[in-house]
Amino acid sequence: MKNPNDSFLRGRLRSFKFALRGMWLLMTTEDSIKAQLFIAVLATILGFYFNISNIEWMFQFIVIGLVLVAEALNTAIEKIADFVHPEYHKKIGFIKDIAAGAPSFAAFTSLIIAGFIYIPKIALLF
Ligand SMILES: Nc1ncnc2c1ncn2[C@@H]1O[C@H](COP(=O)(O)OP(=O)(O)OP(=O)(O)O)[C@@H](O)[C@H]1O
Repeated sequence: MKNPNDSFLRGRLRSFKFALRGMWLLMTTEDSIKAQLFIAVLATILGFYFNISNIEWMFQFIVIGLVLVAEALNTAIEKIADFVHPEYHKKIGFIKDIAAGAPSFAAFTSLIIAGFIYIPKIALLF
């Protein structure tokens, strides 16, 4: 909630504090985010193991960010849906299904990027 007595800088700092709290809540309470963070750590270890290039690191971090952002927004939509209509409703089901499509698009994209980065490197091992 905006405090009308806040200066511009104070208002921005307050928003930043809430945003950090949101990241902390997502990382500590949401299993889907925890799972994606675990995969991100594995991908980072893989990146060091295969000594991937700067460009490959950039793509890897972009898709990690994309998946986390999509997962966070999907979680927020699920929470709103559960809050406004906790009981079963066809439309809530539809809204949740299409919201879940967002992290799925991001996950497919990340799999394609992972394929481009790692398949040639893994193929060299055989
Ligand atoms: N209130 C509801 N009305 C109708 N269908 C629902 C409702 N709640 C959930 N669903 C259906 O169940 C699916 C899973 O919903 P849920 O909220 O459990 O999400 P989830 O993907 O299991 O999320 P998470 O594991 O992050 O909690 C939805 O995509 C939707 O199809």
